[in-house]
Parts: sequence; C-alpha cells; structure tokens
Amino acid sequence: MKIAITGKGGVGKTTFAATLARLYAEEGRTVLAADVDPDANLGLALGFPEEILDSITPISKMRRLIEERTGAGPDNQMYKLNPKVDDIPDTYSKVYNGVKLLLLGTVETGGGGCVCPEHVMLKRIINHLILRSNDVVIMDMEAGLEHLGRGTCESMEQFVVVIEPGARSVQTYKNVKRLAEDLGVKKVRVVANKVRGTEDEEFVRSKIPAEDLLGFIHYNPEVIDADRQGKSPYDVSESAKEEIRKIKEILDQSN
Ligand SMILES: Nc1ncnc2c1ncn2[C@@H]1O[C@H](COP(=O)(O)OP(=O)(O)OP(=O)(O)O)[C@@H](O)[C@H]1O
Repeated sequence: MKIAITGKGGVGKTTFAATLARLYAEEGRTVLAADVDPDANLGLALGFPEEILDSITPISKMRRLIEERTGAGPDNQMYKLNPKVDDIPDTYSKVYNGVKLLLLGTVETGGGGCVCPEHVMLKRIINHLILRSNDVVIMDMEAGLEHLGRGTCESMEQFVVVIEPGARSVQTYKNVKRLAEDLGVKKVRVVANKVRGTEDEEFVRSKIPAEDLLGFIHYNPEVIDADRQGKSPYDVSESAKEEIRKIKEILDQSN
C-alpha cells in the first residue's frame, strides 16, 4: 500500500493520514509515514511526543547530507541526479506507536521545472519508498497542487484526495485527477471529511463517481479536542477511528 494524501488546506489530510497509519501499525504492518508538508504536523497527529519532534530536522533542510549525497555545494553547481538514498528512510526516521515518521519537508522555491539538489533528493527518496514492497507508505502532502506539477509523488500507487462537502473541494479533486493522469497515477480516490449529515453525503455522492469514493468521516468535535490536546485522533476519538477503519478496509479490498 503506497498512497499520497492530498487536498486543499485544512480539509483533514493530516488527521486522515495519521489515523490510517496508526490503524496499519495496529495490525503489525511496517508503516512509514512521510510528511511532505512544509508546515509539518503529521508527527503530532501520530501521537509523537514533542521532545522527539523537536529533535527532527526535515531532510529538505539537511544541507550537509544533500551536499554529501548529490555532490552539490557552494563551489560546485554540478550534481548527481541519482544520489544514494536507500539508507535514508530508516536512518532518519523516528518510530513511535509502531509508526516510522520521516520528515521530508518541501522545497519552497519549487516551480514546475525545479531540479535543484534538494528536490532531486526528495523525489529520489519518494521514488525509493515504492521499493519497500511489504511496507505501508503513507505520504501526507502539502496543500494544493504544486507538488503534482513537480511530480514529487508520481511513483505512488494512488492518491487519496481528502475533501470537505463543498464545490471548491470537488474542483480540487477534479484537478488532482487530471494532473495525476498526466503523471501516470491511475487511482485517485476521495475521502469526504467533516461531513455533517445526509445532505452533505448526498452532495458528495452526486459529485464524486461511486468507484472513486472511499467513504465519509463525519464532523467530529473529538477530532478537534485531540488536536487541541496535541494528541492523535486515533487515541482520542473511537468514532473517527472506526470511520477511518472502514475506509481502510475498502482501500485494502481494492489494493
Ligand atoms: N472530522 C473532523 N471533524 C472536525 N474537525 C476536524 C475533522 N477532521 C479534521 N478536523 C480539524 O480540522 C483542522 C485541519 O485538519 P488537518 O490538520 O488534519 O488538515 P490538513 O488538510 O492536514 O491541513 P493543512 O493543509 O494545514 O496541512 C484541525 O483542527 C482538525 O482537528
């Protein structure tokens, strides 16, 4: 299972990614959760203590490592496009609650044609993650579509777009689907979050093809409580966890 979780800002990507990762860990699977968001907070949502999180530097900011692996440096503009990265996920991740967290970060100056050493490193690490054949890899992407333009996660098996029940979120799903097809990623599916009732459910069903709809997570004050307490929704909200477990079952059936 290798999925990239994407969607508009604040829709619940991190909530979903973290809970899903914990559910796979509960089964004894090896789970690697990669945070590809400049405003990294997947660790908190996974339940990592702040002391551990404070000790982690995103790979995108590890200048010396990037220089060492790519050969790029202040005096050398030439660099390798295929740096060695196979040891990075295990060496630089931290484990808690059975989930390996890898903070990748992003390259802020990005843009469509970005081939800076940082971007080359990140893309190569992500491409490498697909080779971890028995592992579950869940990537929490930055909000928006820029990462699709950069092809950061084109090696993933599928994208899950988290949406809220609204026209703007549905538009994002359509855009992701189109860009994903260009990248060769065939499966783009939807989780509708913050759903308030049957009207919202009907709205989503009327806009998203049934085969693309993985399920619903209802609007849930316990999820907000978890965030306020700096805890994982997995540890705080049984009801959100159970809704996400159902979504996971559908993901597993169709994998
Ligand atoms: N089902 C839900 N019910 C109520 N609140 C929710 C639900 N899911 C997420 N939230 C809240 O919405 C806010 C944003 O959630 P989250 O951080 O998971 O979104 P995100 O898409 O990862 O955000 P960003 O784009 O900033 O990375 C958080 O305060 C979270 O607690």
